[in-house]
Amino acid sequence: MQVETFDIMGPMVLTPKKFGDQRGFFSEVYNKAAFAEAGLEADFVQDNHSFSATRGVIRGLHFQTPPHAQGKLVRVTRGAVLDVIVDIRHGSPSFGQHLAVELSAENWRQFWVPPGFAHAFCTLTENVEFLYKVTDVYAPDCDKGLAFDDPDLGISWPVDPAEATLSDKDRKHPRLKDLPVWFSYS
Ligand SMILES: Cc1cn([C@H]2C[C@H](O)[C@@H](COP(=O)(O)OP(=O)(O)O[C@H]3O[C@H](C)C(=O)[C@H](O)[C@H]3O)O2)c(=O)[nH]c1=O
Repeated sequence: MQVETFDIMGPMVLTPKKFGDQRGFFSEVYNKAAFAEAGLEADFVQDNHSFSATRGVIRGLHFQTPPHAQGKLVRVTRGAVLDVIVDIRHGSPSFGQHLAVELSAENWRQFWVPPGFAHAFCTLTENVEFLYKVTDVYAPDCDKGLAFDDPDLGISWPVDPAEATLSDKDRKHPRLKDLPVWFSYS
């Protein structure tokens, strides 16, 4: 298992092995003990799967607030995305900073998004299969968002925001400066 860490403590990229042969490949895409040994201790309670048909779909920036804050282990099994997370923990030395990682069926990378980070992705190809494990159940009352195109975040999306495909909901989220304090750094 390859592990990548960042200057921002918490987020990680884990890349499990792929065993290829003349038939195709096999990969243990999640193994609790192996992921814990790599530094990811988390208990997942729900698996999600979304499909995005075209290039330039942006989903997010989303997060769930306490008491149902979610850690997410995200990966792509078809196509490719630019995956982006933003630190929204007040008091964090990296508050408002973001990380952008390319996830694809090709690179087989998985991105650990801890609670306290808003999450989004933009599809780089058509027909993207996006799978992820979460550490808390879906709680609509706690399901919140942050404006993907907030100029204070400085995220360079690979598509013109005006031409991106988003849900109506995702075009109406508040900017970081207007976001209530839901997470405090500790
Ligand atoms: C997230 C979720 C949604 N839903 C229902 C609610 C809506 O009727 C429908 C679509 O939901 P939404 O438009 O929020 O789906 P995405 O835009 O893909 O949101 C997700 O994508 C971004 C990138 C994230 O990080 C979150 O995990 C998640 O918010 O699925 C459920 O039934 N359970 C769930 O866990």
